[in-house]
Amino acid sequence: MASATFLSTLSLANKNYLLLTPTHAYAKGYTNNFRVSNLPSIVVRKEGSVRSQGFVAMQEKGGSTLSDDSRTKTPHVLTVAGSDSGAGAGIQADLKACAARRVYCSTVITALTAQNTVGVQGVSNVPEDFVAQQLKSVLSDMQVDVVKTGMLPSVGIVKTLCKTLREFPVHALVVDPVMVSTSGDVLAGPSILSTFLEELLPMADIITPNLKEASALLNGMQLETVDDMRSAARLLHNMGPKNVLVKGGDLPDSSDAVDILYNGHNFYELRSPRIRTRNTHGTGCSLASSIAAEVAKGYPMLSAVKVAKRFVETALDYSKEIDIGNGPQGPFDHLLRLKSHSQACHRQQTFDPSDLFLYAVTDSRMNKRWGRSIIDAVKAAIDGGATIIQLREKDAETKDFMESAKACLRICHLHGVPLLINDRVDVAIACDADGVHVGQSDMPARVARTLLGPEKIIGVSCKTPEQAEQAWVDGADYIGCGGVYPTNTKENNITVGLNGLKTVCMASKLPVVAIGGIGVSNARAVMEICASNLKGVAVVSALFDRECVQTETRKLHEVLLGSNIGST
Ligand SMILES: Nc1ncnc2c1ncn2[C@@H]1O[C@H](COP(=O)(O)OP(=O)(O)O)[C@@H](O)[C@H]1O
Ligand SMILES: Cc1ncc(COP(=O)(O)O)c(N)n1
Ligand SMILES: [Mg+2]
Repeated sequence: MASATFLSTLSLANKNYLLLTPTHAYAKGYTNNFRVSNLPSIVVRKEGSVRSQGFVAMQEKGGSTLSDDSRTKTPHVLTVAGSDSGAGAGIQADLKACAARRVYCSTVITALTAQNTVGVQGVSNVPEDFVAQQLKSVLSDMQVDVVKTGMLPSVGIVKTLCKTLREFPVHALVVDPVMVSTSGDVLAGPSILSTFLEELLPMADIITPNLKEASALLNGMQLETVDDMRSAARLLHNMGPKNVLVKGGDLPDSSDAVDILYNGHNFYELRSPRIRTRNTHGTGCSLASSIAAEVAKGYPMLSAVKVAKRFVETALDYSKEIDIGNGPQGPFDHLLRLKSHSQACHRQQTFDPSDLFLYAVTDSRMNKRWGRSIIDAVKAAIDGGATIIQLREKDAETKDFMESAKACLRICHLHGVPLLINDRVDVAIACDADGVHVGQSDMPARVARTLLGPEKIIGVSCKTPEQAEQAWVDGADYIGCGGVYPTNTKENNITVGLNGLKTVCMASKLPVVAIGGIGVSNARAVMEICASNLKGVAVVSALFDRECVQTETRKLHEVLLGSNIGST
């Protein structure tokens, strides 16, 4: 039970209590698993609801001592909203925003909309009792931290939600009072206004109206300036929510995207540059979900709103050129993946082990010695028949390395040759290389896989069957085995010899490329160990510590072709 983060432990009536901050209690998930107790001089809490600041005392359910401090709770947002068939807004935007912000998101669907980048062509409400059933299913079981609401299309649905929330209280409620889509289509009519004002707003930790919605909630008040937004925020705060964020995405003549946050004490004017793009469909839904996500992680409201706004801005900026649909307002890319994927379309399907056939590994010192740029070296190797390139730039400055890597990547992709980066996973990510090659003392392949995702190529240097097994377990695509022969390229490198290579090949579940002191004179002997998973040789000096890289590569290519490898 020892934990530095607990403020203290005390015993009362033979029961153990822990004193800890609400944020910590909350982040650890104790509020869901432990009865929060009423002790003298300590703030009284109701189980599952941690709304005010101060200290809480907790007693483990069942009365035994609290021992599992390692449990971490997965932050969880429940969105109660409408589906957008075009997937730019609504439930679909909420799921993507929460995934991007790394919290779990469950969904209660209130309405189906037939919608695209032109507008809303149809709406079909989900029956009230079925909304109630969805709410109960999720809230009774799944330890929801924050509920975020979007399209609530009928009075009955608003009332059902408020009733269910009283029955299953959550940590916070984020209300995006969706009424009219940006395309001008009505998503919730004026009939819901009174229930909204009387029942839902007073329960909210934050409401996030856009200009039109703030105006509708305030009886048609005109909102045209930042000062108007401040007045609206104050008036809306009087209606009961703890915080009000009036969003200024549609503020006329503003070069900035300005939002006003008011918490009853202070105004915060949050400004970011207005991104010039048509792809803003779903910004409101995504902002509210991201606020909910940050609150679910335990952040205070001001930080949550700032992070959420920065996230929307970043995603809009990234998505400027994305081209989906023919209407005036397109969706954006929450996960910042679509653009780089379309660029990567030249290559690459899945890893092909036969690419290991003639594996050229660059060396900055050799290039310097021969007065070549890394780009010229790569071009020459590809012209000579190299089937995969690894950039191994141990001395380069990161900025220079990145620039060369990007240029080499363009050349490699023109020729359908994969480009890997040695050791520097950060550089591989930054320039969207095809993968990395890591040594035993570099970043573990398992971690590199998490960072690079499932498609990128990962190779690991291995000298023993155990290392080969670990590479397989860690999700590598191939192993490099060596040094087969003594080499000057690596200091203090143990030579495994042909026998060592054979032993590793026999044990390895992954394809193998041999490395270390290999060149025209001995490549054939290496390949003749006849292991079916030995797919080629990796070469540094024999290609790059020579006057003409292209000629040397071509010679080696011929030798390898003659050795009849890669046949399985
Ligand atoms: N072009 C833009 N550039 C940067 N931020 C924007 C842009 N348009 C909207 N935002 C921001 O996106 C969020 C959603 O605002 P808004 O578009 O006004 O809401 P809604 O989508 O509900 O109409 C706000 O934080 C707003 O400042
Ligand atoms: C189902 C649904 N929910 C919300 C919105 C608002 O999104 P926006 O204001 O960005 O058009 C929408 N268009 N559709
Ligand atoms: Mg918008």
